[in-house]
Amino acid sequence: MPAVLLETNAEISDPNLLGQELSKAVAKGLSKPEKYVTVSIRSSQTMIRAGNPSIFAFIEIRSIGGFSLPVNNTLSTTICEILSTYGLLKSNIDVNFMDISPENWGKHHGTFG
Ligand SMILES: O=C(O)c1cc2cc(O)c(O)cc2[nH]1
Repeated sequence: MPAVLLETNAEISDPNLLGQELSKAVAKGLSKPEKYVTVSIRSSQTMIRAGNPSIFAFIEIRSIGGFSLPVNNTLSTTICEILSTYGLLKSNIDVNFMDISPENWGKHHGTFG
């Protein structure tokens, strides 16, 4: 399932709501069913950026395919928009897109490869 891993030193007022918003946005952005999307949020973490503990968020999206320049641009913009409603500055958010090969995604039956 596409996985969304969010780390931030911000305090998130309603992490479950944020998780649901991210889940929908990533499912739509990747054109994959939301039932395959997992979101993990780590807020109030110790994070240092440019040598300072300024408020920041780092998001990693892992998926078996589905990425492209237009998809990533839209996802990045949408995610920054969502996080800005939780008080994060859009300029203080980084998003990484990790295209995982099927053989590198394990499951009880082995891998998706
Ligand atoms: O990235 C995907 O499309 C993907 C990953 C993944 C993992 C999983 O456990 C599933 O059941 C489906 C699936 N799709």
